[in-house]
Amino acid sequence: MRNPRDFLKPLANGAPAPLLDVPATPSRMIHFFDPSNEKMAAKVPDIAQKADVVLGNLEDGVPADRKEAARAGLVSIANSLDPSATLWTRVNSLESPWVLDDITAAVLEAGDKIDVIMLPKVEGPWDIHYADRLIAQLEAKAGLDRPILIHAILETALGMANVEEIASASPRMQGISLGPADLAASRRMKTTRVGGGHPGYRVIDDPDPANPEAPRATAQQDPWHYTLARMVDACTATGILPYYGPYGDIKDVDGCEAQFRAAFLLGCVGTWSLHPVQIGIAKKVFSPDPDEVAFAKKVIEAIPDGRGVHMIDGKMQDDATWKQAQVMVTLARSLAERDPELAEAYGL
Ligand SMILES: CC(C)(COP(=O)(O)OP(=O)(O)OC[C@H]1O[C@@H](n2cnc3c(N)ncnc32)[C@H](O)[C@@H]1OP(=O)(O)O)[C@@H](O)C(=O)NCCC(=O)NCCSC(=O)C[C@](C)(O)C(=O)O
Ligand SMILES: [Mg+2]
Repeated sequence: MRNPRDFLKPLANGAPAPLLDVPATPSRMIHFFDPSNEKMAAKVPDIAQKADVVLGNLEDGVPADRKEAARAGLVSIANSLDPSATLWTRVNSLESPWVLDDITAAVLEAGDKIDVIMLPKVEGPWDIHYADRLIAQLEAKAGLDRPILIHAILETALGMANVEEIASASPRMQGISLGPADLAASRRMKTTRVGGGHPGYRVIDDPDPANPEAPRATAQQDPWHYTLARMVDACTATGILPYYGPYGDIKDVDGCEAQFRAAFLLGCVGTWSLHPVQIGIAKKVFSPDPDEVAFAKKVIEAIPDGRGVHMIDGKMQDDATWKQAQVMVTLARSLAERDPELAEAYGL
């Protein structure tokens, strides 16, 4: 175990000091693009005005013969993008032949533009420790003055089993996302979908003894509930941020909205968008509802010291519900500061 007194010291001489807190800038949607795809890349400057984060993906989804073009495209976009945009990258997995060059290029050639490096298929704290030291060495070489953060994707059963240790492995950790396709394969879940529900995963009412042949009510369940809830606890317990991940059925905008909303309600701060249509869905879901914000404001105004028991609109409010109201208003305020339309909707 590392000496806890050294936890906030740089891991390489000359590297920037780790951050105590994860930056709380909005990251409701992390928009994925393939930097080797010229048509997609051409849309990025415009998309970066709408999406909280744009992410140049170097890993799965990019064909093996375009890995180098994707890496070069990422560096080129990083150095031409409006500085107000937030750029992340997803590098190839740690056992791949590309990752060393991915991380080296991202830090040495675009390290002052890239805020977060997403590491896929993280299985335990050892993966974070490896990347942590390597990034520190490269940061020192590049003379960077702020640290690049790490975001882990949970996509193996072993990663899930170690999620708490992954979350607390380093002060460089920014957050964790769910990788439902790889995770489903790793767990031998019998679904070929990328996230979302499945018609086979459901509950059904008991038969009616008086009418055993009558149709029985049945409903789909969320196969990701346990995973997301555990991930949210691991992240929030260690001061980092939880995110849902990809929803692969691009045409199913209702299914996408429902999955994003379930994640938002459980505590996730954002999700991924794989296609431009998912940016608006993520914005709608991960910006709190104006009616909820109005009620939360009412609670805070009615209970200035946050103590005692009160009735507001027929509902019991106390010290704990006051904290729930603070969560809602703090999020609304941080979004309103950057978005005049939301500021008006929230009256903030
Ligand atoms: C799904 C696809 C193939 C549909 O692509 P399409 O071209 O068929 O869609 P479209 O509706 O026809 O596209 C309309 C226009 O939007 C553009 N476009 C389309 N998408 C984007 C985009 N993302 N960013 C910017 N522009 C985009 C596209 O180029 C086109 O431009 P045009 O009108 O000029 O012809 C396409 O959207 C795409 O490739 N998206 C990104 C996919 C991706 O990043 N996959 C990897 C992440 S998920 C993952 O890895 C799993 C995980 C975590 O690892 C695990 O669960 O294990
Ligand atoms: Mg994956």
